[in-house]
Amino acid sequence: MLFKLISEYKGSILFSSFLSMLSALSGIALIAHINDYLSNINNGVENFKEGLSFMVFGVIALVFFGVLSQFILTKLSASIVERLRDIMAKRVLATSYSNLEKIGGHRVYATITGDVRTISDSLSILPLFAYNFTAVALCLVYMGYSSWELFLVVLFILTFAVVVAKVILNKGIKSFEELRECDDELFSNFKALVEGGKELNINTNRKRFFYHKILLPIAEKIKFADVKAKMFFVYITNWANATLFISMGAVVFVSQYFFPQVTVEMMVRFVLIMIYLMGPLSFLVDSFEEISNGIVANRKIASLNLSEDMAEFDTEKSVKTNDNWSELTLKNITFKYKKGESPGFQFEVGPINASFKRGEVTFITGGNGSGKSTFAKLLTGLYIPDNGEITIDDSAINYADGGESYRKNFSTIFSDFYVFKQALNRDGELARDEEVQYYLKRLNLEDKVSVKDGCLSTTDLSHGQKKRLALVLSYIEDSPICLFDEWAADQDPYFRQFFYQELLPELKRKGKSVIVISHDDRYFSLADKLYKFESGKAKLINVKNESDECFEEAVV
Ligand SMILES: Nc1ncnc2c1ncn2[C@@H]1O[C@H](COP(=O)(O)OP(=O)(O)OP(=O)(O)O)[C@@H](O)[C@H]1O
Repeated sequence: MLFKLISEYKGSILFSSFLSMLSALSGIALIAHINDYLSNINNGVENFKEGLSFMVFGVIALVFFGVLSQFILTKLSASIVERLRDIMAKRVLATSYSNLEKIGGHRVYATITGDVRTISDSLSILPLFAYNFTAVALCLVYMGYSSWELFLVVLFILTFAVVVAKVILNKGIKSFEELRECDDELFSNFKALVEGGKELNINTNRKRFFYHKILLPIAEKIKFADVKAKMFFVYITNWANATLFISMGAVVFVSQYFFPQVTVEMMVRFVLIMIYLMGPLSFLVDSFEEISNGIVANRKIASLNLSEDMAEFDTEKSVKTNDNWSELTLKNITFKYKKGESPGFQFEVGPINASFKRGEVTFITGGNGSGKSTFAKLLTGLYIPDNGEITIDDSAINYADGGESYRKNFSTIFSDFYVFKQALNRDGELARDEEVQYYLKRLNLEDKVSVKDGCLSTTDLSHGQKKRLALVLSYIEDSPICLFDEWAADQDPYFRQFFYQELLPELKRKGKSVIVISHDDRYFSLADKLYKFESGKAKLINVKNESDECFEEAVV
């Protein structure tokens, strides 16, 4: 992905490389000029005024072309980083929920924060890298032009040096890959550190265990992996230094033996060029670490297999909901969790046959782990069924758009819900403040949360209040189908009653299809339909009998 992105800017890269070349040429011309001037002094011929003005123009050209080319490349690398962030955000947004779940939140988070930053760091050295690379290449050309004999000596040593450096570099990249894997492990434990903050604070033994037996070992592992990876780059830097001195030595000592015709002046010229080369070459070699990190980060992003289908972001137009429907039907739907990282039993749902009508309230119940939430994810299009068909009035869902137009018909509050601060209406625009205010008041949140230009002042509330806030947003979304997964489970008696006896009938009157996952058997009689889940299979229950039975059980 990164290389494709860089290739999109090849025009600017070529132009700035050309400017870098002019700057490097100025540097070489200055060296040649100094060299010639010294020879002239030696021969008793000197032209001070001309020599000085050449120096002044040479330095101005060196700085001017250098700054210009690096300015273009700096702007370019910032644009590439911006595009990379944009692409990453789109790719995560375009990836299906089931794939994101498989990849794991901590991995996605580590990538969009860590890997994108690493790539951005490697790209930030691109301008100087291009500049120094051009300088080295031109110096080599100049060497070849000056004396092919000495150039052959240098080329032989450089070729050998590059082969050795490549072997070390490959080992370094491999070590960085191992280090990056350790980072994922660390991120996953940091997630536990933050999310399990309460449990760790209360239980001192767990806190100490977590620190000593989990965090410290992984930190230690990372330390060793880090040193191992970085040492390869230390070897390369030292090898590059040694190579330069070996080349200088070879130019002075070896060439005298093999090429006695080469003059001392030419040798001095080569030594001068190589001293000039020290700066650019050290920069290139020092950049290898940064570039290798970038390569590893780029490979890591590729390995996540995030969606590449970003066409939907080409338009800002909102997706319309379908209001002209009467029945949603599931026919022989089956779904099995795929083997993830944790081996063992893979839970299976189905085959399920069910239907949901407009203006109907359907309850879904069943024991813990019986498959209710899995079914809810299948019904809402978050999971794609392995077999069977979901139809709306006889037309089957088309998953060609990833199920987006189907999912848009739902407004959901899952048990692990998230509340965004922006209240969006059914057209995907910020809602009117009066409307939000009305529902905040109805759900007794008006003292806690205010709204301005469709944005909520806070979402830092108690769990039950946050669920009520999620309900406010759901009201405003005004979708044709509402799915609430155990919404009332942690509400006080007043709001529990409000939910079942006020909200559900109201949504029903509005013609919504309401699907409620619930264990509140005393309210089952309010349902038009009740499905009971057991080991992934759904059974349609006679509402009256079931609620009577449950109520009796509750009374006993
Ligand atoms: N992401 C997942 N990957 C693999 N298996 C899963 C995953 N999520 C749930 N399961 C398995 O699916 C089964 C059903 O889980 P599900 O969440 O659908 O149950 P549920 O009926 O909603 O339970 P509860 O009433 O406790 O919320 C569980 O036994 C669980 O092991």
